[in-house]
Amino acid sequence: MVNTVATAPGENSSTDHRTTAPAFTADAPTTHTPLLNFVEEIAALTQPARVHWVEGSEAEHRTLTDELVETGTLTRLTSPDFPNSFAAFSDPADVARVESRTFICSENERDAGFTNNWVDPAEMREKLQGVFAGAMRGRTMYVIPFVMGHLDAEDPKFGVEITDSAYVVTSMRIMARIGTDVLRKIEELNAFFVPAVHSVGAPLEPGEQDVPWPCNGEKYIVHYPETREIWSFGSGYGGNALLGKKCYALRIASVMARDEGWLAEHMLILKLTSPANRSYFIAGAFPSACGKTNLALIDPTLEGWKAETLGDDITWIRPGHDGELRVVNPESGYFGVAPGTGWHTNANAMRAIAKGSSVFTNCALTDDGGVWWEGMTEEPPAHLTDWRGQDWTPDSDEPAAHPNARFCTPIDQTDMLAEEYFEPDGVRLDAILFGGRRKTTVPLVTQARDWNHGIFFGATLSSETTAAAEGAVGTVRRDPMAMLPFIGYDAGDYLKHWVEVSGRADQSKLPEIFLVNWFRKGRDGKISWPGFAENSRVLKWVTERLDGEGEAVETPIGFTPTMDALDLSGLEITPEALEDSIRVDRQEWATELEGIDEWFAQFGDSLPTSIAAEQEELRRRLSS
Ligand SMILES: Nc1nc2c(ncn2[C@@H]2O[C@H](COP(=O)(O)OP(=O)(O)OP(=O)(O)O)[C@@H](O)[C@H]2O)c(=O)[nH]1
Ligand SMILES: O=C([O-])CC(=O)C(=O)O
Ligand SMILES: [Mn+2]
Repeated sequence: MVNTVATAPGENSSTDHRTTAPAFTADAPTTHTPLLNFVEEIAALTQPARVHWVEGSEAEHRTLTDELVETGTLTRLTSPDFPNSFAAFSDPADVARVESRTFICSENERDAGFTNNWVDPAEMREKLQGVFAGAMRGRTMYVIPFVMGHLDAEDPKFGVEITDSAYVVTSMRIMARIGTDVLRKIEELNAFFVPAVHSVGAPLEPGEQDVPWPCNGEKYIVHYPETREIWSFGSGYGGNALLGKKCYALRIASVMARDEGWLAEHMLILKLTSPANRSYFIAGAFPSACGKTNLALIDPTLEGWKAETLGDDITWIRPGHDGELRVVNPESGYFGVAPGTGWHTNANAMRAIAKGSSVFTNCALTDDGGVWWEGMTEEPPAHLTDWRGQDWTPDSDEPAAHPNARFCTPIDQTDMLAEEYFEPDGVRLDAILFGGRRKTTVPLVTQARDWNHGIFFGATLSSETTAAAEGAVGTVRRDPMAMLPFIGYDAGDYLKHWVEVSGRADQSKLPEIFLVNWFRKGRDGKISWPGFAENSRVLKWVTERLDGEGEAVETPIGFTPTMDALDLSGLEITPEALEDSIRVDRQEWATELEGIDEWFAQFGDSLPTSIAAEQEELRRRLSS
């Protein structure tokens, strides 16, 4: 059986269990024994037609994309607006992450906690042995050495993804640092790598014609936290298949972070510089499809304010040598929600996309060989081919792009990329925003009284569900730190770890924490705050609060801006809409507290006492 040789975290199995001459690694470009063993084992199990070691070069990229165009997986865009770019259309049943098929297989069920699906690891391994047996028959097995974060970080985090999807290789090349340089570094450091196995689960029999988007109705997204392994089967889509992203940089990394004293978080990082030339580094945790990429790429409407980005989805936070919390973006690309991204809402994303070298998934095709999605332009084109390949006109009932259609674009094409993005060990963190999509209750912005109260904001974060995951859209669910689908261990232990990490930092240098909501509806039933670029007005207030300025009132839930605290210069907003955005409604909060009570009850005794104390403090403040 594969991987029954127990390996301690931070160590790959180096026992040579090859009994015969290597069948698949004879001409491998490495002599690194654990890696050769890994590739040999997986190849023996999955039986690919050939093995390709990914270099990450331009020439290789050209060959792979040519092949993908040939098989119909990719459509080459011919419009000059999208140079060197491609469109992909998934199977209509493979359009988002599959949380119901995502498993944390820890040795003890208790360690997966109530927020995860758990299966006994021995049972899962046996199951997957069957599922992966022969799964790559007739296909090429690609071996992708990758690193999350910088290659020259103090403690680089390596992985090797084995996949039978060239679409995954093409996307991983954008999303992470991959290829020969990484392989050389793994060898040089004799470093541990996370073994990550991915198959679309669609073996090709001799003579069988391939389909543009092979996948399998049966899906498994499996994590073994103790041995730091990932096994993904049946899906070719984003977070299910690009294993460096959610599977590694969040689920496995959160476990590494717990063991090593740091945090792996679902956050954007923004650098904001004031007219007085002071810079602030702000991270924001919002659930999937709740505005991280948009805020990360904000174009402030306020005169003299400058925003630059460091990342839009994943942030690793470490206590630095100087007692500050430092943040780094472990990724190198955007896998952004396409619909709603347009010149009038997110020009910085559009400018990065316009530089090309992108892969678009489940967007619509324009007649001149470009892509389009809802919200890209105010007026839709007169005719499109929709994401399912059907003719589309503006009076069609269905959207032209899938609501979870994505653009995959290299981050270094961003004009407003902050220079600190290139710092291997990151930059200091000044503020954290927790945010969700709530029609009611949660005001535009609230400052926590202190770090522990801020953790309570994160622990009780909630949002209406979106198209980024399968299932119903629009129901409120609790999403702690926007990490509900991504915490690789017990959620109560995770909150405890947040409390403990702060103890490793200089208390006077801890970031301030804020709760935000861009989505609250007003008395007219419409979202009352204009959002997007106008969120710079909220960010300005955040920086004022960091500097001990900015008008605020203390409410039972924390500090909120007074009616004249936000800089509204040049903004047309009625006093009613402003009030609807920022007001704290005790009635709504009494109901909210019931929701929090129900939520915390699920933690049982794994809820940290300091967080339970915040719940009681909120109860007390609401009733006084
Ligand atoms: N009303 C309003 N909508 C917003 C705002 N910011 C983002 N949105 C919408 O929210 C949707 C998702 O935004 P993104 O920025 O892509 O969300 P994300 O958090 O990066 O999503 P993932 O990549 O799935 O993690 C888009 O359709 C936007 O139109 C805002 O300030 N106000
Ligand atoms: O992981 C994905 O497929 C896309 C994404 O960023 C999310 O859903 O949060
Ligand atoms: Mn995003």
